[in-house]
Amino acid sequence: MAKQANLYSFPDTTSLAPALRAYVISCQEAGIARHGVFKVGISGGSLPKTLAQALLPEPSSEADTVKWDKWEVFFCDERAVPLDHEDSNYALVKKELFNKIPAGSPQPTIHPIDTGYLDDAQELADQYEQVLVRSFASRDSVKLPIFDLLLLGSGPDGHTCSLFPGHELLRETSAWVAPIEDSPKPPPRRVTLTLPVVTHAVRVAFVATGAGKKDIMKEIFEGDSGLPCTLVNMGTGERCSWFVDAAAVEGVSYPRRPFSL
Ligand SMILES: O=C1O[C@H](COP(=O)(O)O)[C@@H](O)[C@H](O)[C@H]1O
Repeated sequence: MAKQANLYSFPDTTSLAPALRAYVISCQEAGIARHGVFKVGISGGSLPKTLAQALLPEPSSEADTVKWDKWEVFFCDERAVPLDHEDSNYALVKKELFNKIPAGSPQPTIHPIDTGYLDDAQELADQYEQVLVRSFASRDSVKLPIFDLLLLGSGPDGHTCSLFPGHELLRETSAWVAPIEDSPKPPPRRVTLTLPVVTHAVRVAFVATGAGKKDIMKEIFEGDSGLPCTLVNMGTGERCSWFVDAAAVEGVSYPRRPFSL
């Protein structure tokens, strides 16, 4: 039987953060061993705050070090807004995480969208796909980019990236980055990594915290819901790990794993 997604549950975000850090660092080391850099996709929403809690503390050892200068950061999805707009995922991740890396420390390479194309979501998506093409080699030589890690969130409706339940984008098989003009969650115009790209990553980690996620977590883990998060679970199996707090999975009957690398 195919191996299933790992569900790691912690009493709260304070205890979740060190495990998430250890996991991200192990993906970082695997990426550096594979190709000299760590290619990671980051989401918006509630994730960046928890990520900052995990990654910003001083390292306790060499093996515990976040090697920011090896990080090539992409966005799992982005809203078609200027980079300093309150809806921008770039602005959010910058405010919560990157601005807090001490000045003088090694800094990551960050790949935001090209805001010259905000009026045309298709063009915005095509331009961002070209950013991936340049980083992951040409589309002719690689069918799909292989991220070392994608860090995802789950909306209370089961969406992830800007892949929404029942949306036609879930059937996209060819594009790496796709436009969406009718996102049910504002703002409506966005770009997103497509499902084949998400499920092709070496590792995928969801972070979901708080009681507001409880109902959708039941649907994602207990049924054959067809929700975007469930499709990622099915497409990645044991390459997928969920880092959740107890409130988010209260009453969810799915085996928890003790966290280990
Ligand atoms: O709109 C978005 O929502 C999801 C989930 O956000 P959360 O606040 O419920 O964790 C997020 O992962 C995505 O990047 C964002 O654009």
